[in-house]
Amino acid sequence: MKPRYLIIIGLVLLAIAPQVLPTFQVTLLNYIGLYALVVLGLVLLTGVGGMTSFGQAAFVGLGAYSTAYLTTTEQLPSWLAWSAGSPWIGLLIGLLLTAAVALFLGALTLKLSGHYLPLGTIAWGISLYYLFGTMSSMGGHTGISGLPSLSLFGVVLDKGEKIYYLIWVILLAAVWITSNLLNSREGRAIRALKGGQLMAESMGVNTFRSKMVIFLISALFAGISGWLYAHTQRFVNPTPFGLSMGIDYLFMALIGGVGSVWGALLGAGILTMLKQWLQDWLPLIMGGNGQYETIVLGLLIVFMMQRSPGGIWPLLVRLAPASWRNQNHIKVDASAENLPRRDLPEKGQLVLEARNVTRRFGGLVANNQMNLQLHAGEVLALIGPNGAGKSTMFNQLSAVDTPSEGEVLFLDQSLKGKTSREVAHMGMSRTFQHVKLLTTMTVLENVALGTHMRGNKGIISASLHIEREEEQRLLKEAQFQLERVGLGEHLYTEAGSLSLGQQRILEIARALCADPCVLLLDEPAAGLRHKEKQALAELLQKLRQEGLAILLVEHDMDFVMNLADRIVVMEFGEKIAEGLPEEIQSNPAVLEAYLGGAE
Ligand SMILES: Nc1ncnc2c1ncn2[C@@H]1O[C@H](COP(=O)(O)OP(=O)(O)OP(=O)(O)O)[C@@H](O)[C@H]1O
Repeated sequence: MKPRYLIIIGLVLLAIAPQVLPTFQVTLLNYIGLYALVVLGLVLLTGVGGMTSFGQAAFVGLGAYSTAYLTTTEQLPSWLAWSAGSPWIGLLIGLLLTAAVALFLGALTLKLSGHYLPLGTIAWGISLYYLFGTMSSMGGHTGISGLPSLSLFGVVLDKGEKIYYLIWVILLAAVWITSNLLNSREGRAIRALKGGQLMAESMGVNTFRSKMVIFLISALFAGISGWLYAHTQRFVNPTPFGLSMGIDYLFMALIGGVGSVWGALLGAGILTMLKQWLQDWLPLIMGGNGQYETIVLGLLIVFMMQRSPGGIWPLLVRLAPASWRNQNHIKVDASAENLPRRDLPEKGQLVLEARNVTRRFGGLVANNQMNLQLHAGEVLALIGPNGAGKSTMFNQLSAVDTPSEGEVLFLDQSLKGKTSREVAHMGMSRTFQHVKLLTTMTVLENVALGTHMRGNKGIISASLHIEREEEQRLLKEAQFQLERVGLGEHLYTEAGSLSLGQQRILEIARALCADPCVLLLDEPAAGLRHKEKQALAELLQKLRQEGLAILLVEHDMDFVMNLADRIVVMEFGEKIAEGLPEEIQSNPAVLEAYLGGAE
């Protein structure tokens, strides 16, 4: 059976559920749907983006309280009088308010790293919870009652069996939107946030913007859930929007599988049902009215985190036939148009220059008055013994770091104050000494991240799946570069399962996808077998022929001597020699540095 049929069976079951299940079970399904919508946002934010939030319940509260107030107050502000307390206007205003608060809180907290971000989310979760309870116009801790039922196309959704359909249609639409988004250019940038931010920035991704986007989407999902909740219950008070509910949402995400959209539904379903069963059965078994379910649930969650930290969804996926797992592999359309290419500077033109670059780390001078020049159509190698200062120089040239003195000029522009993202946009691309890949993504997706700057379709077209034409062009470019470097057979392999040498080659394909005029390679031959090195040398020669300027830091002398046009040698942070390979090979200062004086 194909997964498509499984989805159809699931949809049919969902459609008939309210007709065949008792009201109580339908109410449970409604709660599962409402919770799953919030958890879906957490999958995006925490599972994919790597940002843990305990504060999602507060956004649910914003959505719920906005509509509760607007649909029940007798003193609507005059500019809103026309809305006559419509719940749909309540939704709109609630979402606008949620978006405004999310943007404000995001701007304040998303730059925080490590444990400061989760702590920040706890702080705002608590603040908003007490705000709801303190404002007398919001009914204080008693809350607001008497909310109207929603009506849609003349049907009043005043029963659980009726609002059920609205809740699940909205949830499934949110799942569709989220899946579309994740399988797009913007989605690749979002998926790079967890562990690959430095790499993503050097591929031209604005990582702060990507963080803001998922923070906003997750807050809006929570806000919609709050709106639905308010009109399902027709009553709101602060209790369901406190920190403890925020923690429950996180548990749902962790149980279901925080890294996958379907994990959100699974987690919300399992935790809600389990809580219900435990509440029903434990008092009968244990006697008395203690909150046994909380204790047992806590223990179960600890046990589960031990046995399956990725949640239950990945376990189910592992049980599924291999052919199902490959269903998501987007095929590359060979007829897609090629992306336009940048005009390369004329061969021989100076493209990158370090002028008297000095970099100090406290008392240590890692680069001292370094000068070097790189021209279009040239391979320049930067060599030197361990600790000579090559990587530091590489970082100054790629704008990852800023010189203490001196400056770097790229295409006649000073890189002072520029970020690695801006430099990437100007036409510089790079690889990393310690490979930086998104190991669970396919080789094709990893390399397609390099094309990020060459597309411009945004979040909305990605969410609605209407950017396919551009996406195909980007993927075609990624496939072309992969075939060019000899990895064409591995398009759909998980990047983490490639050998180290292949991973380095993958990084070169990714860098080439950015259509650079300058390529900086940090130890590209490390870990490569003899044949792979030969193939890499041939590729770099071809690129040089095309007019690219290539700077490489490399320890493999045979590789460097056979490939480089010129070589700069460093020792103790300073340039000790510069020249043609044959000059460098017989330079006494170089021999002294490498062999300690032996000749
Ligand atoms: N962020 C930093 N803070 C303090 N010292 C640093 C920093 N980065 C590099 N150094 C020091 O600067 C010197 C040059 O280091 P660098 O990594 O640039 O050398 P390298 O030539 O790339 O060495 P290798 O070939 O081993 O990678 C070393 O002494 C190193 O300890």
